[in-house]
Amino acid sequence: MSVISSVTVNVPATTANLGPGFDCIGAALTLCNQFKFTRLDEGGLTIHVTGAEAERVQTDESNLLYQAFLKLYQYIDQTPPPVKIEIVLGVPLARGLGSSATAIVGGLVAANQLAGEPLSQVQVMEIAIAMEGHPDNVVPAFIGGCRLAATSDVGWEICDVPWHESIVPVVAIPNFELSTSEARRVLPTEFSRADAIFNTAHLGLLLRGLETGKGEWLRAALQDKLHQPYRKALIPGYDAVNTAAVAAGAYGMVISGAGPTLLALADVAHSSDVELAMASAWKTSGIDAVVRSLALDTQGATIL
Ligand SMILES: Nc1ncnc2c1ncn2[C@@H]1O[C@H](COP(=O)(O)OP(=O)(O)OP(=O)(O)O)[C@@H](O)[C@H]1O
Ligand SMILES: N[C@@H](CCO)C(=O)O
Repeated sequence: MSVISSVTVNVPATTANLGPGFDCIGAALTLCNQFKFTRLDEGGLTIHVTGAEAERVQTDESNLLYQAFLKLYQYIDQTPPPVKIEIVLGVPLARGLGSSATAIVGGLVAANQLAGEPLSQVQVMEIAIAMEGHPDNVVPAFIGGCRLAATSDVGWEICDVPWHESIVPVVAIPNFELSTSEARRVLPTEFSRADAIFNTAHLGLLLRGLETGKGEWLRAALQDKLHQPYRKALIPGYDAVNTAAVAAGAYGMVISGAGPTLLALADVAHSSDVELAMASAWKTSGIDAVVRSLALDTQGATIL
């Protein structure tokens, strides 16, 4: 068997939850990180990072990408080779766009390639879910598209969620971070029956709204009682940006992942107006944000 000396993996950003689908649904977006691993003859670990906020990424063994790389070698019970890692950052850190999922998926996929592909895609995905703690970012980061994940008696059932071509995801990324662990700490551990029923109904409606692009369904579906009511307070300007997005024609607005990025869904005819409205509302609240209309990424992690 020939030994691969280097591997480059692109992994897309993801938006998780989509309102009522807390911890179970997510979509890959057309924004990505690139990770290159080069096997070294000797030495330990070298990490180079380029791109916006590069200085915020750890360059020692605590780096999450490297931790994922080690995890795969641990799983197959082999000694990891010394490596040089080159990271080109396209996904902003700790903003609710799945940066940690890109690192976990990138490290696992690269290690599996360098090790000669000992594990199947399903095995690698299950390790990724276990590392992240929930499936909604790592699954679409790995296989692309919009995906719903549910446990079964034997593991995970992953289902593709059709996304109508008219629906545009507009992301408003503010200039402050919110770590997922902090945004999970504010959530209650128990919920009422009424809230559980509310989210079950709205997630069902969301799935049909995404598939059909039907405005009435999407407008009603993008509501949630499990996480957003508790997290809103961590995101200054949330209500103003929401009101502005809807007034400009968005079907609705939700927190992307754990936040602070806000995600509006709009049809193609309104997405530019929604972009402008969200940026302006945040500016009025004293926050600079990068606002962009993206598209669904259908490739997932790609080995170049
Ligand atoms: N390219 C990367 N290389 C190494 N570590 C990374 C990389 N990107 C993110 N991380 C790690 O993940 C952390 C951010 O994870 P966190 O879960 O808080 O946010 P997120 O994944 O961007 O948001 P969300 O989970 O809400 O979508 C960073 O602080 C860093 O430790
Ligand atoms: N479902 C996760 C996504 C962020 O990792 C959350 O909202 O906490």
